[in-house]
Amino acid sequence: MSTPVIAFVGAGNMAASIIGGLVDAGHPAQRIRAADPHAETLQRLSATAPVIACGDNNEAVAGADVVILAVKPQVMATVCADIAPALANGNTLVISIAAGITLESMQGWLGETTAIVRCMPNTPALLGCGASALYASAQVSAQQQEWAASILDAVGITEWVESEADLDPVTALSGSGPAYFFLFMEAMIDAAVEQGLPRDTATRLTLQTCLGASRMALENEVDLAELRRRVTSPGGTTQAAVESFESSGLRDLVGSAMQAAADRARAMAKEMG
Ligand SMILES: NC(=O)C1=CN([C@@H]2O[C@H](COP(=O)(O)OP(=O)(O)OC[C@H]3O[C@@H](n4cnc5c(N)ncnc54)[C@H](OP(=O)(O)O)[C@@H]3O)[C@@H](O)[C@H]2O)C=CC1
Ligand SMILES: O=C(O)[C@@H]1CCC=N1
Repeated sequence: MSTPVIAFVGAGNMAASIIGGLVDAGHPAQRIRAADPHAETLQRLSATAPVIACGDNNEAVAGADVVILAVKPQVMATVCADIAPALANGNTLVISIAAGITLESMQGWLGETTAIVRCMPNTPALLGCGASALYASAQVSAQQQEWAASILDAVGITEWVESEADLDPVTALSGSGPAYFFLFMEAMIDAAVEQGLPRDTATRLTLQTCLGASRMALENEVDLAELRRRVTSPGGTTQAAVESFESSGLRDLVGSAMQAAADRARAMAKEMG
């Protein structure tokens, strides 16, 4: 299978994360194109990897094997209308990473025969440890499905979901999830500073604790509750903290926050579809 030419439309946070991961994984930068209205965004991207910076979206998508639409949901309809004629040959796989934009809307804007994969990635793709979920329209061929998987596999783990509706809870989980952990770490650092630690010391200890906990969860064959139990000495400090979290409703808080994210994805589909 030859290396596909991949065109990114929109070169912001998420595109830069996936491009960084792809290049690190050995995808030739010269087979990656990017278009974005901001020249400085493209310059920044080209400084990290010599991808082909394009003057406009149509220059980027012309003849590409895969087009990755990495623009905000609000501009997706306009972007699709602009590039639809260039995709009319029917050979291009379109991957949309936009939250809450349905396949039905995409097919309406790009044409019913366009092969489209909806994907929900996350920003750790930049480090090759992203988590992406994918859902393919019926028009996607086996080879195009392999391309989509290999692009996202290059930047982390991938999961194909069984129904498009599953992408809403995925968005609430792994799409938005890095921000939840950043918020939790910010809160831990602030609490430690409040208790008297210097901020840089608190920051280093927090980040390493998060990395260590994540690696233990990934690399041990015991479940999370058991790992937590092993930290929690009876009558000790962890028990005091965990009981405080539980009695303050941490689980309900997390549930409500993730419900809000999934609801927002569904509302965006209605607003922008
Ligand atoms: N950030 C994340 O963690 C995740 C984001 N997503 C999805 O990825 C998509 C992109 O998000 P993100 O990378 O954060 O957004 P960014 O705003 O960082 O990137 C989008 C880029 O596209 C540019 N753009 C605007 N209009 C056009 C146009 N007509 N043609 C080409 N480029 C254009 C934007 O410019 P300008 O700034 O002027 O608008 C910006 O540079 C969104 O749909 C989001 O839902 C999915 C998973 C995770
Ligand atoms: O906040 C958002 O809407 C996007 C989708 C998931 C992460 N960022």
